[in-house]
Amino acid sequence: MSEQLLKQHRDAIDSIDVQILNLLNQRAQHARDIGEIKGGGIIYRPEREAQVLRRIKELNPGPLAGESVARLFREVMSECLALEKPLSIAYLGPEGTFTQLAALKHFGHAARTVACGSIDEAFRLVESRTLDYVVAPVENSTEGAIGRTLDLMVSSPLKICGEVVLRIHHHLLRKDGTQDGIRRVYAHAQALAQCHEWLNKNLPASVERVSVASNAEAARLAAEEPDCAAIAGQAAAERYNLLKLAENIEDEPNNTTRFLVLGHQDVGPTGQDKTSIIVSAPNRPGAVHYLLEPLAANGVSMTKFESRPSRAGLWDYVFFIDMEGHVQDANLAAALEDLRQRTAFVKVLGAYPLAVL
Ligand SMILES: C=C(O[C@@H]1C=C(C(=O)O)C=C[C@H]1O)C(=O)O
Repeated sequence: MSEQLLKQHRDAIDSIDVQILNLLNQRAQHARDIGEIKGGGIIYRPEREAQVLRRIKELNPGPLAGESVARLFREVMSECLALEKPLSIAYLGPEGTFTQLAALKHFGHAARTVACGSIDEAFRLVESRTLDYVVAPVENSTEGAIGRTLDLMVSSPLKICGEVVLRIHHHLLRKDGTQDGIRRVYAHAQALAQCHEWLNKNLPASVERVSVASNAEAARLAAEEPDCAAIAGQAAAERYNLLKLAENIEDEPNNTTRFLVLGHQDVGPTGQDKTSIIVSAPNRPGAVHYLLEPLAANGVSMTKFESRPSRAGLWDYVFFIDMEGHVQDANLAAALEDLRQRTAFVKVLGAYPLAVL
């Protein structure tokens, strides 16, 4: 190893770091000035943030990966915004849940994440403007829809302003490092379902499977009860000081959860957007076909279609539809207009940028 060469590179890094430092602070100053122009109104702009991150990925010459530079800029923006006022984000707690991870992935680590006892409470705290945004799981690639989030959106005044996609890895965790003598496994019902086959194969049938409010709650219980284990993710393992008996025990290797970000604002178009709506339909032959006709007729692609029993009438349904595009796009606006002629209830939940990270 040439000491001389090493020193040259380190000197170069030192001088680049000074430039990065100055540029970061110049950037922060502009963000602060923009905050003043906004005059105390809403400072967080999801459409602008998505555009900044997409542009960084497009311009990135490497050798750093596009994902890596986007993550770094995510944190830079988070800190710039926090100079005005850190955003407060409600999520289903306790600390260490996948929802908290999703919130930090979307807003960066300068945001203040606030653990709530339920998804309902998280919605309420944002509806009352006690907190700024809520992040809630909406669907999992293995287990399907998260019913509670869907049901809350039917009547909530909150609007979707973003989505977060997170790969979910589950681990079997315990206070000490052996699989012997486990009496009970705690996990969220979704995690138990997502690891069902692994559990059947690897743990004796006598081990009780107990569903609790969240994965982090499962980890907390396992930390207190030495003869019990938990299924949870990395963050919960670290938070509750548990050892990993087995890693990545989810049955489906591409296990992914999609989360929604909801707040009080409408989000402008970015060119790569999604619009989510709820429509009602009577339980009649051909009703769904009739509802979807306007989408096909206007060239609108549907990315999700989910039905839930309506609370209003027995065997009536509400449909959750995600479409490519923004409500301000002409074809999507025309499809919505037509749809409104065909059914009594159409609610636009929000138009928002596709997940970038
Ligand atoms: C600076 C702004 O405000 C916030 C901070 C941003 C940033 O640091 O780039 C981007 C969007 C907003 O969330 C802006 O609106 O441009």
